[in-house]
Amino acid sequence: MDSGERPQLRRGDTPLYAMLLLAWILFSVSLFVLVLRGTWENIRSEFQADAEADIELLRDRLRTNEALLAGFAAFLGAVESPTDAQLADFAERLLADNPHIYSLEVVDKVSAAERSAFERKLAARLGEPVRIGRFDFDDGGRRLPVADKPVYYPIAFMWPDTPRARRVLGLDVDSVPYVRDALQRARRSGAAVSSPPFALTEGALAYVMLRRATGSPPDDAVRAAAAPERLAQLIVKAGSLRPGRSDPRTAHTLYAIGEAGPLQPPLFDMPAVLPTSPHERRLLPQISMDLEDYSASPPIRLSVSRQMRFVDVPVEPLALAAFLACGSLAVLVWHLRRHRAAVAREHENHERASHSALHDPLTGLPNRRLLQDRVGEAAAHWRRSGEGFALFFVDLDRFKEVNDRHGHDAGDVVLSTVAAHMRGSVRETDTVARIAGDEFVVLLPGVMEHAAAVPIAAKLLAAVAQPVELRDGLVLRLTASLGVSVCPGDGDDPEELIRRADAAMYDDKRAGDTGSHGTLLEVRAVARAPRLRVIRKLVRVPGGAVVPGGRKKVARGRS
Ligand SMILES: Nc1nc2c(ncn2[C@@H]2O[C@H](COP(=O)(O)OP(=O)(O)OP(=O)(O)O)[C@@H](O)[C@H]2O)c(=O)[nH]1
Repeated sequence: MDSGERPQLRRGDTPLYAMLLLAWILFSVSLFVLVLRGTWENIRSEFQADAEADIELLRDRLRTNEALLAGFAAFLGAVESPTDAQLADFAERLLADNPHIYSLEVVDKVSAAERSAFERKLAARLGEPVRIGRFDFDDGGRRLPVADKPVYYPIAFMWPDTPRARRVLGLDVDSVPYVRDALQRARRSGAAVSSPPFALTEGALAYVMLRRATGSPPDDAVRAAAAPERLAQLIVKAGSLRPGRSDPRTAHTLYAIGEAGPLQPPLFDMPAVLPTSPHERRLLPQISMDLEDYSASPPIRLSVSRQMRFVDVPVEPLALAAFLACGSLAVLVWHLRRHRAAVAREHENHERASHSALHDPLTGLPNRRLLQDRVGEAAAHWRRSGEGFALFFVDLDRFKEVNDRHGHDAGDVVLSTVAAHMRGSVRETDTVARIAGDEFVVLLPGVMEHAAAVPIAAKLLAAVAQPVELRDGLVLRLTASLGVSVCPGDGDDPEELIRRADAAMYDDKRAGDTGSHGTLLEVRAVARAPRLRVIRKLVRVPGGAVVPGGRKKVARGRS
């Protein structure tokens, strides 16, 4: 790999990078979750504390109402037949201090036998005829006669004493559907009992609180029917329970939990004062909580909810989390780049080491080891496919003289130049190897006959004979000795084939030494036109046979 090349993502790295990316995503998500959860917990605990304070306040108010009712019942029980004036005085004081109480009433048990006397007494007080009756709730509260019963529970006293309020005097509480159950429970229990909420004639919501003023009725049914009973009754405005000062972001709904459960109209329903946008409702969560209290009358359920708003989102901690996430990503990327560069360097060193183990450092050509591999592969290919190959063993003639005359450096230049010329004279797919000092072997796949090898040998010799320019315009021309072996003609063992080509080359060299060729040509190439000299070259093959080669044209300068 080129050292300037950008390191590439390797397949083996992918799981590591995927794991690191996953780890980073987990880290970042956990960071954001941590920040959001912390904020959420803060808001939630603040919200819960507010809601608990609200229900505590409600409990206090309910207890206050119970205490007022208990005081009223105690007054009724303590004062034997209080006069209307005494009752009015007590009631007026109580209402003056507690404006959330709509009215204060006394309910008496009246048997069928006592009914006329009760109605007469009431008529005398009001100055008009009065009958124990009930309201027609389907017709605007018109007064209707009540069916004959053994016992009635009419309202005997009511305060404030307004003309509208007087209409309820003589109303049989036991005939009012939403109070009947509370009346009966109050008679039995002796504790404060509340009715479900109902709408007052003015429209406001209220509920009734009842408490027995007399002792508990005897168990015996006959004696119980005869025993006198009186109940204190308060009508409480439901709106009085609304928390006066509450978080404007929070919605409150209060239900009275009756015997039949909380499915009653809410005592109040206070939406949040601060509005929220549709986006906030869609994107952000809502906290809600139901708090129940059974300790007072009526038992209540307070439902509180708060829609989170964009202003609740913790900008600073989130920005810090984003900074940490981005910072960790930057560190990760930096570290990965360094890792990739180190891996690339290691890969490059490895490539370089394996290249130099198999290549000649001077010429860059494959060395003997790589040649042996390639010849082995070519032999295997021949066995598989039947396609043979030729080996050309080339040894420069009298190369030692180059070193001796011009120095070792010049010898190196000659070797690398001749190597380049030979390399350029054959195909890319052919192998040109330097196996020793001035010995080269060329492997040509597909050449299976000596006759076919001859023109190639001529081409190689021509390449060797190309002028090599040294310093100061000194030009050398070299000849070489060449031997050929072919597979399968000369066998298919790589070592044997190389050895045979070597032997053929040696024969050629010896023939050259007898003087027929192999001259080191040295010229000065100063302003001289080259002239062609034709060298007839014979190619030696194993066994000493001589095959006529092509005519090799060698450019030669004039001396
Ligand atoms: N400059 C240089 N010379 C080398 C290198 N390797 C081997 N030689 C020299 O090449 C010469 C080869 O000498 P010989 O094997 O006698 O070959 P020759 O002089 O061509 O003789 P013949 O082959 O018989 O023609 C020796 O002098 C080696 O020192 C090298 O890498 N660089």
